[in-house]
Amino acid sequence: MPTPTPAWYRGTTPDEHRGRLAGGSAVRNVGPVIEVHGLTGRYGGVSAVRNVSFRLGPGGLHGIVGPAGAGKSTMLRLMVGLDRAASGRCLFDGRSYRDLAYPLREVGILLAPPPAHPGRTGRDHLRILARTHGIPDRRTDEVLEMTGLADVARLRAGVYSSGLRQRLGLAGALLGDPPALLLDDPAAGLDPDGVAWLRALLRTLAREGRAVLVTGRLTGELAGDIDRLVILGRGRVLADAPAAEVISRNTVPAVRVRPDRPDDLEKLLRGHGAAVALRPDGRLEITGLTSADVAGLAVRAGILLIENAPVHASLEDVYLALARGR
Ligand SMILES: Nc1ncnc2c1ncn2[C@@H]1O[C@H](COP(=O)(O)OP(=O)(O)OP(=O)(O)O)[C@@H](O)[C@H]1O
Repeated sequence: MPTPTPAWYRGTTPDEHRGRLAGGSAVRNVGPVIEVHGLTGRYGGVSAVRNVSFRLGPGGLHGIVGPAGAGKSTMLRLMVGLDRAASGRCLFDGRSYRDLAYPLREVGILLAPPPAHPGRTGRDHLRILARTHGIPDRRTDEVLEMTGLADVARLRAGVYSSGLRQRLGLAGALLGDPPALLLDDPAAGLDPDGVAWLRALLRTLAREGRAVLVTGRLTGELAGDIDRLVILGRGRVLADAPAAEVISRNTVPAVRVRPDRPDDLEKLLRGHGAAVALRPDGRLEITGLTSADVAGLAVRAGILLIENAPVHASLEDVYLALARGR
């Protein structure tokens, strides 16, 4: 049976679409607009996700971050209907996941733990998945290459390490060459080389114009590349904006210095209205004065500054602070 062309291919045949995605330069934002409207998900009587709304895309690298138990995984499961929403909905270019005729070709998903029959080889697992969507075997070989699994493709998935299982899950998400990807903690189980590889892959996929939504640790390392960031805390949206904006809006500017006489500098700066914290390593962390103010006061008092640098909050600092209600 011929495979229909999803609306997102925007007037191209699947092969043309693939060629354009692979070429990278000509196409921007082929991914769908992802709209989440008032999603609520409950386990028993407890709401894991409460009335969450946001809009992403089209295309780009997006992150959902938050402390453990914030509702990130539940959010992704609700978005694709794997958990039943108590209310609300998620639309991919206006359609819910269950209404997609060929979901593998439209929204690739990775939700932990990646499922694979332990007695099947990685290659067979992907081939069986591919056949449900009329995807040719050569695409299976391509994604095995892309995910670094070509050498272990003929081993049973049951003997795969956690990192290999994670790569197999990613290969499954990529199989249909979808313009949207929802990846729950894709770095889980990967070693540092694997994480570096994954970061490069995600950047490439987003640069090709796909909508890539990731949750978990990796988003912290990727903060600079992320277009839009949704921060969840206890199932609610605490922030939803471009990553750089979320960080700058929720960070009090601070300066960190290492003086030769910390006690004297601390006293001096407090006298000028700054809030000063003396760290165990002898550095002072200062808010209320700029780096130049601190340098000027130190010079006039004959105090040597061995270091003087603005402090940049990490994404993790920001969402933990937001979740604590600061
Ligand atoms: N199957 C389940 N049954 C009951 N409660 C659940 C279930 N799955 C998740 N929860 C609860 O729902 C809340 C949100 O969990 P979820 O796994 O979505 O958070 P998360 O942000 O993905 O956390 P983590 O970063 O630890 O993976 C938590 O309080 C969790 O205990």
